[in-house]
Amino acid sequence: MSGLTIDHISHSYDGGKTVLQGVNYHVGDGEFHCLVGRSGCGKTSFLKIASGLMKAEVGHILLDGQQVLKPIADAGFVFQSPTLLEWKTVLENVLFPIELKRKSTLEEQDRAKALLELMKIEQHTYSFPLQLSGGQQSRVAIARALIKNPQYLFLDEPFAALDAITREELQDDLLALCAHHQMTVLFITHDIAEAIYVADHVLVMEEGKIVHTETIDLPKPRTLDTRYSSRFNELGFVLRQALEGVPVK
Ligand SMILES: Nc1ncnc2c1ncn2[C@@H]1O[C@H](COP(=O)(O)OP(=O)(O)OP(=O)(O)O)[C@@H](O)[C@H]1O
Repeated sequence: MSGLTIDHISHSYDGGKTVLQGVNYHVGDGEFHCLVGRSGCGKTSFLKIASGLMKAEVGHILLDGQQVLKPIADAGFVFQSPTLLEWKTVLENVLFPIELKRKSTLEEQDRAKALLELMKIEQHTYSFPLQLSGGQQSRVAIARALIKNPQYLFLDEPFAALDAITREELQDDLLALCAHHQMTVLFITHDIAEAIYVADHVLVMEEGKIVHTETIDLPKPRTLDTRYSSRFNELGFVLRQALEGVPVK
């Protein structure tokens, strides 16, 4: 089967409490999936295991039917903290995943500049991270995650520290990029509205189990009207109930 398959995953850290319990899930090629859940329910553990960054105690991850035994090579990662290197320029930060192994080519440097343009941060190409706002740093972190043109993108609360308007702008720009690159995305957030706005599918996790999945049938591209539509509110209500453990009809 193509795509990413999470097959009967269970996990505990150092023999402690079970943080993931028999999780099965499938992320199809080119789809955008969002994982929501309360703090500590196991979201980051799920993402680390699904991406091959961490090995599960029980179960397997399959990529196009092949077992994943190490971090997925064809993947980009974005975490809550942009973790840029302060002593490198924005351009050098974006090229860093390549420069770790070898010198970047002129073509790759042009690609980095094009990504900075797509992320609307090209005016800061030669700035240093500390000269940027939090939102601008997040834009650079996304460009860096995409420099190797990955098929998979894993994001763990990438916009959690940003104000509401900046966050919404970044959601739009991320969606445009994902559509442009046909990426398969797993995105973690605490924010139900964010999940509904960006995702094709939302999964709700509670105490290490997926307790609800919802297909987001909102038209694309998503716009400001989407955020104020009645369907958006209905989906928000359903997911809120699922998060609170109320049986969803
Ligand atoms: N490296 C670790 N060693 C031991 N326990 C851990 C480790 N990482 C996470 N845990 C525990 O596993 C559980 C799930 O943590 P995880 O970070 O996956 O949750 P989360 O839903 O992403 O939380 P948050 O929303 O607060 O980031 C928590 O009880 C946490 O304390």
